[in-house]
Amino acid sequence: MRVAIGGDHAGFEYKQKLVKFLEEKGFTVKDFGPFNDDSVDYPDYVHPLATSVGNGEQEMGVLICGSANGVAITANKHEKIRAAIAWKVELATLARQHNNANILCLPARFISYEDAETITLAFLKEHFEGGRHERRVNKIPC
Ligand SMILES: O=C(CO)[C@H](O)[C@H](O)[C@H](O)COP(=O)(O)O
Repeated sequence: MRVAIGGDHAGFEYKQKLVKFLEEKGFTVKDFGPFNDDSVDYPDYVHPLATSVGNGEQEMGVLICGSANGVAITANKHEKIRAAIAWKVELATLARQHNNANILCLPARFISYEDAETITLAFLKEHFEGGRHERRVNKIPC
């Protein structure tokens, strides 16, 4: 699976570790930055990542920042993007099962790195359930 990853300075440390973790698990990872922990503006990194997921270049996305709010708000402005914030595994799996989310947003300042790994893997390995959920998702303007 082709996975895009990005965020801002507050998520930089976790992003660096997650890239290695996901590659070891066999995912093809494209890192959209940032590439150091200097303070940055998250939209500058979210927009290109969300574009690449929206056009299918990348199959799924992971965005990591301090609270996850800004990256989620930004990513969801893009067509064909359904970005979900998760700080627990069940929230991540439900985002895939019920909402067909294609971008996971992680709050690095509120979860451990170990939880970030577990949540990310759960999200990427889960699948959309369709059925009644597809009827609902199809009512969301894309
Ligand atoms: O919502 C956010 C962006 O997606 C995050 O919480 C940012 O990481 C946060 O706003 C950064 O705050 P800072 O004081 O500039 O480090």
